[in-house]
Amino acid sequence: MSAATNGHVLDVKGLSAAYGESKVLFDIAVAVRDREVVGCVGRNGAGKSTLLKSIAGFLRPTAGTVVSDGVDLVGRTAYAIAGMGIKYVPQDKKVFSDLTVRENLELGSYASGDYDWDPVLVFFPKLKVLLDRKAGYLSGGERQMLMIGRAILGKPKLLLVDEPTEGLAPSIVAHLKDVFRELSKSAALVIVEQNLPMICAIADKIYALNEGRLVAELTEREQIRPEVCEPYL
Ligand SMILES: Nc1ncnc2c1ncn2[C@@H]1O[C@H](COP(=O)(O)OP(=O)(O)OP(=O)(O)O)[C@@H](O)[C@H]1O
Repeated sequence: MSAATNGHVLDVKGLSAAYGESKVLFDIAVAVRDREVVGCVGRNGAGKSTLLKSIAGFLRPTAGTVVSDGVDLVGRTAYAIAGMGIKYVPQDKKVFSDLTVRENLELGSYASGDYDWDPVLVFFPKLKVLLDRKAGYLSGGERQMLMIGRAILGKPKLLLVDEPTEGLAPSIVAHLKDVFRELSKSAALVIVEQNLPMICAIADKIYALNEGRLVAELTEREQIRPEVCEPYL
């Protein structure tokens, strides 16, 4: 392990971000180790999605560094960052409705070059049955499977997932929880999540944001509990 990486697949320091004149994130520090599951919680508008967008290259930070394996990602395109194995699953579950599930999945692999169908179809056997269906016909749960499947097809080292369980049935939430646990054997995950029982069951660490600032970092097992996180929502 080199001194430059510090064992961190992601090391965010002094990160600030804004939409035009409107400042949204202030001096954020986040560290994620290889194969660690990191939760991010906070009220609506706290800046959680903005944090993921700033890491993934969809919004250029106004200050700070976002280092992955010794490389600063600030200023790199979202496409280049995806190509480095950092995959972002946005909250909006947007798919290409007129393309098939297979075509949607293949689009996710373009930035990576190298891809592996096996984990996708093992984690989401339902997608196998749906491969030739147009993505516009999928249910909310199936869309989320497609979004995550698309991200893991390219064998990521870090997955950034924004509110994956929002609006989904409990059985699908339970399935996603198992998938994230299994995925963490080969990749690190940062998951923005309001479902506290779900995120506390799988996270090694939880960050809480409030009004664009980091207000808590929970690292001990006994702290990573819904009742401890609840005040941050
Ligand atoms: N594209 C945008 N342009 C301007 N302001 C934005 C934009 N996106 C988000 N914001 C504002 O930035 C702040 C943080 O939003 P963000 O979506 O990051 O919060 P969040 O914690 O993810 O909230 P939620 O849980 O509601 O998704 C909010 O005040 C929001 O209104």
